[in-house]
Amino acid sequence: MNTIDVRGLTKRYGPDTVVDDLSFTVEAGHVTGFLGPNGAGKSTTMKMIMGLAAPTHGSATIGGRHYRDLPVPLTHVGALLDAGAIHGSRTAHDHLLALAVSNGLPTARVGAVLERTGLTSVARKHAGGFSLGMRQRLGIAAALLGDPQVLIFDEPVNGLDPEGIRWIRGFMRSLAHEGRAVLVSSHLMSEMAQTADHLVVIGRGKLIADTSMTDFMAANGAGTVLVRSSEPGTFARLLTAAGATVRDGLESSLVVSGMTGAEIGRLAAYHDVVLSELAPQQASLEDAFMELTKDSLEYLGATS
Ligand SMILES: Nc1ncnc2c1ncn2[C@@H]1O[C@H](COP(=O)(O)OP(=O)(O)OP(=O)(O)O)[C@@H](O)[C@H]1O
Repeated sequence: MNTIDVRGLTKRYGPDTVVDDLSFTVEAGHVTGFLGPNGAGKSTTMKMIMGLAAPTHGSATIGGRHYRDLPVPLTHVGALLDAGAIHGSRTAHDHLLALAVSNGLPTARVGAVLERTGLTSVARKHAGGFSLGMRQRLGIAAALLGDPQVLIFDEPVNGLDPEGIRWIRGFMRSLAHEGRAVLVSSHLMSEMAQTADHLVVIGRGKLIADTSMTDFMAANGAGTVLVRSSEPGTFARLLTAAGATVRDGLESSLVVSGMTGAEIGRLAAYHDVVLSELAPQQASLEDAFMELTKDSLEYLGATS
């Protein structure tokens, strides 16, 4: 039951429908990447899950219950929605202690989450002096205070340095390994490729894809092969006759799909065609994501 269930979720601001009949499930034990271009409606969806915005229609529940019906919400769901929302004048320890006390959580959790997020040595320092990476850790520590089974992170790696990004990625994975349901948003596919095992992609508030990462990779990483030969015209005809699909690439290269590199090499050898390049291309996931969301981007471009 440690899931997030979003059903027919819709949010209108005046005439604008920013979340449009969205349905998806975030399963326990997985990192679900919530992807979409800027303005797609990710933050609004997360706010509705966390009871911070009221849906116009539909519902978002955590373990089958609305946020407002959870007796001690932080013990069910933790969220990092805005890392800036910290009193700079408080120490990291006091910030967490205040949260624990006001939410009726055991104060012993403060030390535990400081330890877990690697902040123990700076626990007595003022959070106002923290780097962005440390503020993110503190926000994550706060989300973990109630030891919840469901976690929500809105763009947690935005602005972080490579070390900070690596730490967050590993941390998300470890939370999922413990059986928690983890929903993490991003507008960059490359960030998700190494973190998420499930993807929910939205554009203009609408669901575009809801798929496992493995299936997404298989569908979009299926390689084409770049071929360069001194006789591109002749070889293109031979490839087409052999069942491949061929299009012209840059600088008289051929971009071949439907045949593996090995098959293309054998065909060339059989016909005595000399190849100067034979390079399988791995379509990048970023390209696949751009392709998937290009309609919503074009729409945004046309109206802005
Ligand atoms: N309180 C509000 N009133 C009016 N419009 C809003 C409000 N909050 C969000 N919006 C609009 O809803 C749309 C979706 O915004 P949202 O922040 O949910 O998108 P997002 O996918 O999280 O984008 P980003 O990656 O830029 O954070 C945007 O067009 C935004 O301007």
